[in-house]
Amino acid sequence: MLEQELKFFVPESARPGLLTAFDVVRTGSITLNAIYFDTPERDLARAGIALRLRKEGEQWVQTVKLRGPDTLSRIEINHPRPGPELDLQLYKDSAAHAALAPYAQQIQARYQTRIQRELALIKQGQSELELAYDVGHIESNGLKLLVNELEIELISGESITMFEAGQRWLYKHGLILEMRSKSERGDALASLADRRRAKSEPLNLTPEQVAAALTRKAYDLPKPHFVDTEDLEQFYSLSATMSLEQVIRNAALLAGVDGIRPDSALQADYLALMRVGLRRLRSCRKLFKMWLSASEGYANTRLTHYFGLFGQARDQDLVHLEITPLLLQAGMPGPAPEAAPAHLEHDPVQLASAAEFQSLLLSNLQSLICGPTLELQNAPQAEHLVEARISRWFHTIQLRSQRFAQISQDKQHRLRNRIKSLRYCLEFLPSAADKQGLHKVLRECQALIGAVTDVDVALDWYAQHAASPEQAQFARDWLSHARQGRAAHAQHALNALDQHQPQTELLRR
Ligand SMILES: O=P(O)(O)OP(=O)(O)OP(=O)(O)O
Repeated sequence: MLEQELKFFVPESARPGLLTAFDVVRTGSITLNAIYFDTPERDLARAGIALRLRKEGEQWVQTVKLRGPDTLSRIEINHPRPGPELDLQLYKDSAAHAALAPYAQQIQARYQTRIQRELALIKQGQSELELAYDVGHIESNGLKLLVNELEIELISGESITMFEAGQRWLYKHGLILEMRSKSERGDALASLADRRRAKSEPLNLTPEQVAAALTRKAYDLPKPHFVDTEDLEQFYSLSATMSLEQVIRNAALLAGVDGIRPDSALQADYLALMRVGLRRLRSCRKLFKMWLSASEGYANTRLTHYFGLFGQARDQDLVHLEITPLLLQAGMPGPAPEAAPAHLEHDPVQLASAAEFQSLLLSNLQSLICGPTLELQNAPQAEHLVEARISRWFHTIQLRSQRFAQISQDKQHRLRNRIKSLRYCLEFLPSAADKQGLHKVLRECQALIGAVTDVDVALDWYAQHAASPEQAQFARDWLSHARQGRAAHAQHALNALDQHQPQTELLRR
């Protein structure tokens, strides 16, 4: 069967309200204790498979979950069992057989979950939804990660109703969209325990320390992450959804999922990678601009507004965490500018956790999952047009690159954005394998122009906010000098683009 569900982290402040709301709709509650299995090399997790034995009330159930057609769906196969013994023979005639058979001998218990689940069955239009409020923990080798989440699963009817209910609960209780399944978190927890044991590090961490240890890195897409399809609409939907998932995952981290309290450097990383996700998403939408459905166009416009707001915060991080330390090291007169500047109009943590933004992420997800995403009925030549657009982007980049030192600051910034858009789109294309090393060159150019544009951001900032005229003068001189050197480096890298040809036939293999 196909399971499709939404998941939300319930922040501490939302818990009493959520419980009260559940009192009204509750249809039951159940204790769920599960053992999850994998090989020591994590072959199942790598393949996106979860295998568990779970005691559901008094009944043992063996379940396997496999990747589904979209990011919210999984193929789920359940078998009631007499006791906690795994039996892989049960899959002999199912889709799971080929996936599990090679590992049958190596499979062993890897982590457990202990969950108290409050249940509600609700009707939404013609659809039936199951609400599950789960409180408990995941455990591996003595390490515990707390769980406090709401799931909304589509039992029957239209996916859109699941999103409608999700919007209501999200808004009412201030929930945070969560993309990580319990098995993903369990696998990360077991890997943390393995690492600590290998280094003879103690395993007596508090749940808060465990949560922090599991969220030390911002979320980036795996490399490579091309979308292997020849269907244009599917290509768009999958690449845009991957980008959006990058945004949602980093937004959850920024918003303090699992009760984490990241320091400002880690917050800056989450924010930077969230913006990369937003840029990836915008690039996909730019490439398919003329065919975007009404809901995609609308979702894009609303997200663009937030892109700007988060951009201001990113600029602040850049000035305070990266450029100012360089200036101080070079001898800039003090006092150092405030670390948490009052000039910031929108705090990124507040912004990311606010119901308005979370709700916007949910409606973007709805648009991509429920579709239609593109309107291609009257566009038989769409593939060629996409390819032509990519070629055009590349030509413009080549032309501007040759004259990087002469073009205006504004055009230099725009050139960097064009390079990013092209690179992000190329990375999604299956037949744009990086045979010529073009992705690498684009990545280098992006980074080196970025070093120049960073200086411009800091120049602006110090012109307005320097603590004294001496500080302003020092910053201006040092940064202007740095700009010259960085621009020369960038020009050098940009010259390499001349040796590349724009690729065509990008979508056909
Ligand atoms: O009860 P399920 O099957 O929805 O599973 P779960 O224990 O909530 O885990 P997951 O995070 O994989 O939905």
